[in-house]
Amino acid sequence: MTDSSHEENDDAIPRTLENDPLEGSLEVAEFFGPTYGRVRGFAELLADQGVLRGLIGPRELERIWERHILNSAAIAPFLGAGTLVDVGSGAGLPGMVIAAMEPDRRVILVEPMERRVQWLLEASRNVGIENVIVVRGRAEEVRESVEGDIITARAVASVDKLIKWCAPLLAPEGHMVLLKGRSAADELERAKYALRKHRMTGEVLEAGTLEGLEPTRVVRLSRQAKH
Ligand SMILES: C[S@@+](CC[C@H](N)C(=O)[O-])C[C@H]1O[C@@H](n2cnc3c(N)ncnc32)[C@H](O)[C@@H]1O
Repeated sequence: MTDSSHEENDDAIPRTLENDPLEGSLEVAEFFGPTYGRVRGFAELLADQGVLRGLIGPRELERIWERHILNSAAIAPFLGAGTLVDVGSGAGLPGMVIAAMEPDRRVILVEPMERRVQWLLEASRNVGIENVIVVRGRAEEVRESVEGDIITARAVASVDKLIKWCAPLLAPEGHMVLLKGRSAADELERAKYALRKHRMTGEVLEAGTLEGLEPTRVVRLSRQAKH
């Protein structure tokens, strides 16, 4: 995620996936199976618009598939059933990718910045990802109107902050799936107090996609049942 400081070089930006080594790869197509078309539609739109709209930096055009789309898709096995709320969705990661992969799931994208909200609305319309609802606001402000069985977040805040902001959005048996990379275990350790306060337990899981790509780490938090 960047600001819009790249705008003066608009003409030099390729705005396609052509420099991404995974573009056109059979492995990627097989990984997504029947949903590849929609996921690819979103990846193409992100390549076309992402830098101009300040959603990704120009260097990301060479790694949209690995760094953004597959990294988001890696959480799919840890989600379980139900409504998913992606907090701080920004470019639509991971929420829009999951919505494209799982057309029967209801996905709510929560994002406070107006121009990113506009992007999310346009992207869902243009690519035909119809199972998303976009809500403008900060996680702490939408407690009255948003509830999910699963909360996801990527590059939004530390685990302890996310617990504080998002535990009130969680259905009673719900869980959070947070994309965290290398800091996962440290952040989970630092979130001990918040976990206790909200009666949650946490674990770090490794999330892989294609053979040969480095797996990422996910912090999965579950609510303990009330006694
Ligand atoms: C670094 S971007 C990451 C966006 C996207 N998840 C990704 O991985 O590309 C962080 C996003 O979180 C949003 N954000 C910041 N504070 C938030 C809050 N309290 N509640 C919801 N979203 C928030 C920002 O507006 C921004 O779009």
